[in-house]
Amino acid sequence: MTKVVHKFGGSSLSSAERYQAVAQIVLSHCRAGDCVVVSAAGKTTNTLVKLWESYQQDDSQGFSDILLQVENHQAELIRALFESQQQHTLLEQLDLELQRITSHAKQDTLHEATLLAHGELWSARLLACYLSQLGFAAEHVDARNLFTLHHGQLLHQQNKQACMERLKDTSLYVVTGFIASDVEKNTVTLGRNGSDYSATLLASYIDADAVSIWTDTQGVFSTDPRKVANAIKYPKVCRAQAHLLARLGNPVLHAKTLSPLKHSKIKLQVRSSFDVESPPTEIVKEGYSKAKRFITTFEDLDLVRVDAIAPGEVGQLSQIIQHSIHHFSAQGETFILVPAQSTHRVLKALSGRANIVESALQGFAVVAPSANIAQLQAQAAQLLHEQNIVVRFNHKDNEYALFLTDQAIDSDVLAILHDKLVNKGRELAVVIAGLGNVGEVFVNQCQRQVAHLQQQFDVKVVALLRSKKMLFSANGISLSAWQQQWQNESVDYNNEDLIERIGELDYEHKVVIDITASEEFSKLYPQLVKQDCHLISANKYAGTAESTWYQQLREQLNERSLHWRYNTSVGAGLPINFALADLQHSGDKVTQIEGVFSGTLSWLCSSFDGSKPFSSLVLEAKDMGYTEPDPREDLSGRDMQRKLLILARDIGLTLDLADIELEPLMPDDLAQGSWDEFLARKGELDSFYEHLYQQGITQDKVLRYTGSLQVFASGKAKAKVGIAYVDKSSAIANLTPGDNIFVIKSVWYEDNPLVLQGPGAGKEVTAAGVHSDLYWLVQRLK
Ligand SMILES: NC(=O)c1ccc[n+]([C@@H]2O[C@H](COP(=O)([O-])OP(=O)(O)OC[C@H]3O[C@@H](n4cnc5c(N)ncnc54)[C@H](O)[C@@H]3O)[C@@H](O)[C@H]2O)c1
Ligand SMILES: N[C@@H](CCO)C(=O)O
Repeated sequence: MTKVVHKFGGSSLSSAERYQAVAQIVLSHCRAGDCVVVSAAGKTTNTLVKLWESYQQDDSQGFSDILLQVENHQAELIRALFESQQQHTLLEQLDLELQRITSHAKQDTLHEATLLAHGELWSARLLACYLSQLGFAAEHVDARNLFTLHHGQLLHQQNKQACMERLKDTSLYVVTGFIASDVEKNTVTLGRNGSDYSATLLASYIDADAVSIWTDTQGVFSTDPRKVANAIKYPKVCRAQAHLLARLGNPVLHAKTLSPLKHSKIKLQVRSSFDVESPPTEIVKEGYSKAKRFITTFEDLDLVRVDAIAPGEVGQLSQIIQHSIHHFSAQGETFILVPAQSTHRVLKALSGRANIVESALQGFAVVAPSANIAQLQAQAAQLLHEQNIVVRFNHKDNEYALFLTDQAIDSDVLAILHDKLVNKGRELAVVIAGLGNVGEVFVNQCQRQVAHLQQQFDVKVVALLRSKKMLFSANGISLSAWQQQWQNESVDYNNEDLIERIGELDYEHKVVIDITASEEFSKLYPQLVKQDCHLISANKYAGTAESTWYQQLREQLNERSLHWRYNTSVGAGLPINFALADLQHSGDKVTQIEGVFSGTLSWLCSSFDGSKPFSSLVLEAKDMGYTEPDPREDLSGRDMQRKLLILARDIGLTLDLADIELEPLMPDDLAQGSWDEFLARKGELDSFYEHLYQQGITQDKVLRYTGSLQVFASGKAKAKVGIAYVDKSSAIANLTPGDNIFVIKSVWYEDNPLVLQGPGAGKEVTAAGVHSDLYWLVQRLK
């Protein structure tokens, strides 16, 4: 049976709602025998540290104020989570513990680690009791009975035995993070944020298969995503880089977390307890992931020179100050970076062997593949110079370059550094679905286009999909020989496989280009977004799906800062969506859109002169690649109705297909049945059209198929697609066959409308339009 250790940090347990959310995660992800390691709720450890400081300073007023704060927070959690009897018992227990703390303080026998341990003990007890209240068998376990240290060294054999004896498969165990005991049964801590370490230690002792670190970010990012909106979430990070980031003080993983996994097969992942659906970042063994680029920032550090440092001494110092300390050698000397507020303790511990070189430093480190470091260091120096930021110290190591500065690296500067130093090295994986009329042309154009994009961005086509077969190559498909490769290597697939393989792609960015006409494929979009894929669609189904589904997709994309381009879904390569977006963003308000939005119907209506049956023109349009796979989608007006809906939504209207009146250009009953059945009855279509055509002649007008959308001052809208008889001299009557025309009125274009006209269907122009969307995306990601 597989065993998993889950770890929830303080931010995941900061309120009663968060406990409830964590309990739901446990219910859906855990079973008996698994362990859940918890940190102290919210900022409890910080508050307990303050409590300790007030005790040391003999500040009895401060002490009782902070203790009251602790009590209020815990009591609030208990009251919100538990029903009467249980609530009463837990409040009584809490009261006893707080009384004990007060009496130890009074007797001057308070012990730091024992005091800090309360945070984790309370979290474990509350979560286990809450899970039991929900009917899930859970026990809270004090890790001081599992982990013993002697002279700072873990007694692995003894601990393993204790874990194996205590943690059977009968229940879920909620174990305290951060704390352990020494051989005299005194409480000791494993270092600040040591709960990650507790989780991996525990996993190694109980031979677990995996550790999930649940946190408040969606995984490991290229830089702090709260400061840089386009920080890149990495699906995989290798252990060495994760360890280096931790040593540099990056908070995503604690420095010791990885050591228990060193020679094990235990999998480690970092994922969000706030967004359970978001795919995790896996921390993988060397060779299972490419080295990535990161920027990690520093605040308020002192640079300290140390005469000589003994093995393990940095770890001991980190333990004393409850913070990781980075150390390195430069020009034959040893340096450590210490949080300024703890420097005095470190200097005291090093008793005369260290002195401060520079104090109150800010800065950052760029972590990257070693081959890039020298160049990145030079670029970073130049960028800092341009930003007038003075560098007080810099250092280059094999896998990182460090800059210590006077000024803080604020989010604006960090965004610039990130764009120039991290984004440059990024890769974009491209998945192309639909190798039909447009898709084949698109892939064939790709070779030249990708080479063009490559100058700015590393773009790789990794998958080509037809409805049943796919060619998938995570390292990239050779575009000059894709047909050959398709013949030799394409395989059957199902959607589940596909999503899984896309999820595993080790790229900074991924885009799925949907050139299918498949509603089923469009239904995969939410799952693709969960795998952090940008989307480009020629397919119109997602853009015209039912409003709630569509809105949810939009929200999901926004939450993950992902882009969705779909310019070719209306007007093929014509930049209609760009134009509308531009007007709206510049503050204009579109009041009316009229015109011909179907290349097929434009071509059919303009080409028909009675010399050939209408149905033979339909077949010609199909052969030219103008029509939808089933041309009845065009003739029914449905395709044009979809396009008008996409435009309506683009200008902010909340409409559905049913809100757009539709008049078909074919007899209703021909819409049913197979394409062959339709062909057998094509005479009915011919007479239907002939009749309409003659009506135009009688009126001295011409028959066209048009659409219109009007937006009223009230915000209401009226939309319709259908048959129209227009003056022979009008622009619509004189369109080049196949052209679309969009006549847009707005507040600014009131009397003299904005007109966009050009080919509205065709494989080449559409494929070119998809390339334009891809180019836009690359520019945006750059
Ligand atoms: N033809 C045009 O001028 C034009 C213009 C703009 C937009 N479009 C849109 O582009 C899309 C493609 O048009 P087309 O003319 O190339 O159609 P097509 O029928 O020639 O090609 C569609 C391809 O998608 C494949 N496919 C279907 N379901 C799939 C799935 N689930 N997974 C992967 N592949 C799947 C089919 O096997 C087929 O090869 C349509 O949505 C269409 O509306 C076409
Ligand atoms: N069948 C569509 C293709 C472009 O979406 C048309 O003719 O307009």
